[in-house]
Amino acid sequence: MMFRDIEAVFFDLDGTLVDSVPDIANVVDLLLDELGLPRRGEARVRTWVGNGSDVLLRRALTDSMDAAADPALLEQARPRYRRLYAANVCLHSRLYPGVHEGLAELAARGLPLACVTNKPAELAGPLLERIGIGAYFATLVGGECAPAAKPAPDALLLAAERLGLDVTRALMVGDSMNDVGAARNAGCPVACVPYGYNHGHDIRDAAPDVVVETLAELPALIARR
Ligand SMILES: O=C(O)COP(=O)(O)O
Ligand SMILES: [Mg+2]
Repeated sequence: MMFRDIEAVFFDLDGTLVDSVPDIANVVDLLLDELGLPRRGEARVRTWVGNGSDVLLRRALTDSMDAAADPALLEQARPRYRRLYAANVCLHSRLYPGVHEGLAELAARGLPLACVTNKPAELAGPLLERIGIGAYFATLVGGECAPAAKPAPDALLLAAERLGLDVTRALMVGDSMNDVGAARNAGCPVACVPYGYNHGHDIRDAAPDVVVETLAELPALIARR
């Protein structure tokens, strides 16, 4: 398979570029310690990441995927989580294999790259910088930059607007059904990696256009203009 007429590539962050769950789980447990609640551990947190930090907090506070959290507790937890995460943003996070190679080759071809994540921009920006890939991205659309989080198309539309291109000419690259949904809702083609956080499901079930083992495989699938 080959993607044609691609003018930009949009990357999800958590689970696609960076294995950030070790830091997220650490910060969630530090927060729960502060609140006097039981720690949840990395394995559970891994299944809860992907819908933005408010949804993650609701899941962590309730130890459940879907239960409603006490709104007052959520309000109290939000700024504490942000503060703890900002102070511990890149202690254990790692780039996945092939990320540097894939980004470098696409950038060398002159394709503008955007990071489109449900993670708040105030956390995503420092993480990209500290882990050494911030300079690849022409723009970062974080979880609160657009009216609705992925799988809504809003964040992809905003990235396209910032780059001055038609969103259907962007290739979305992600790890979860939220990325596939956002791409479909925006009318973009979508490539996925199988190693990230998809709430315990195989990403092939979400029917992306292609699944690549690492991002190093991606440039060969994008036709040169
Ligand atoms: O912070 C999250 O919930 C997930 O972020 P992502 O969109 O980069 O996977
Ligand atoms: Mg992700």
